[in-house]
Amino acid sequence: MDCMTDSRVASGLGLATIVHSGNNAGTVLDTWFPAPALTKEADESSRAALEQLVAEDASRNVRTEVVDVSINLDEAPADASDAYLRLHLLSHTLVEPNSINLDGLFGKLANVAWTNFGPVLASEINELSIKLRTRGHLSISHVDKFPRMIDYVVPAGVRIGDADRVRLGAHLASGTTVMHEGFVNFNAGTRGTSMVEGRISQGVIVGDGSDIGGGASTMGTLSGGGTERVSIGERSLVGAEAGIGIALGDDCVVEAGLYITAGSRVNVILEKGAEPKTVKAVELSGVSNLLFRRNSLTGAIEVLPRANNTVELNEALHIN
Ligand SMILES: CC(C)(COP(=O)(O)OP(=O)(O)OC[C@H]1O[C@@H](n2cnc3c(N)ncnc32)[C@H](O)[C@@H]1OP(=O)(O)O)[C@@H](O)C(=O)NCCC(=O)NCCSC(=O)CCC(=O)O
Ligand SMILES: O=C(O)C1=N[C@H](C(=O)O)CCC1
Ligand SMILES: [Mg+2]
Repeated sequence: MDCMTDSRVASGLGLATIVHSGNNAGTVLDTWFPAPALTKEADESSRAALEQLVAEDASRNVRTEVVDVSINLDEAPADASDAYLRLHLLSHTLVEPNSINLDGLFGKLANVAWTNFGPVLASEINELSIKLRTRGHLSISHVDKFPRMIDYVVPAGVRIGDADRVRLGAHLASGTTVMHEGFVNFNAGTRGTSMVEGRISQGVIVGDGSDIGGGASTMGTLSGGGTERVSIGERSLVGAEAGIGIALGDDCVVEAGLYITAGSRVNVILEKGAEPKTVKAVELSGVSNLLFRRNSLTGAIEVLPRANNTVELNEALHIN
């Protein structure tokens, strides 16, 4: 019997950066997979080229090694290279956010100082910085468990205004533009053409043709107690400085500056002049064709139907 028949698998040959000596020897700092795939066995075509890159770097206390990784996507990540393979699969848009097991991911990733000479274990950067400066100017872009996506994967058909704001593991479909104020976390992103000028939090997925206005927020679930998984359908707009703690369906608009939390009481006005019905916003989670606005005279949040209305992106901004 073939036990692998029903399991979802992935594999890749990667180049791992590993702490070379001392108390932290063996800690994996990152793994780059040039050609990850949804196959049981890794594509061998890049092995010789990767072997050429194997080296030791005493100034960073690291060495590199070629690793051959095969994983089951339904099981939790086993180690750092496995975790990096999952992040690569997301950023290569081979798998969608929320579709693979990422349980315990943070615990498998080292905290790294991402320097212009390559990754260094964060807890070793101060003692290594004299040695590193003998090589020239030392620049550290950030200290985090995740690198910038585009240092590892550059998806086709995207523009990214500020590379620091898109973590490895972000899923950006062709036609996506991320402006400088936008942010995309790992296990989050877009399904199609999209304008991202706000933040796409971990676990949030944005449908084709939708627009996240400047500084807009999509409420996350990793910290802060929120449990409602946010998503945005197609052709919807979250206005500038607005925010959502519920899912939006297709063809919805949230007024600029309005934050809709799951528990907000909102007045649904089905037609002009009709008596409003008060519901909790979460009851409208995922419903299509709605306009959410804060009545500028009363302060109450109003929900109006948007039938036969749609949001259109400016096509010229998405021919990437
Ligand atoms: C809520 C909407 C969508 C409403 O616009 P509409 O064009 O649909 O309607 P409208 O023509 O303005 O108004 C229709 C009728 O509703 C009334 N009306 C409108 N808003 C109201 C409110 N909050 N309270 C009470 N009445 C209101 C109008 O007076 C008008 O009344 P009468 O019919 O009686 O005349 C808009 O205001 C909005 O917030 N759009 C979001 C745009 C956005 O943020 N884009 C992202 C860009 S990103 C960006 O800019 C980057 C910059 C940055 O980084 O910040
Ligand atoms: O894609 C761009 O470039 C954008 N530019 C606009 C601007 O600079 O104001 C905003 C939307 C996207
Ligand atoms: Mg920057």
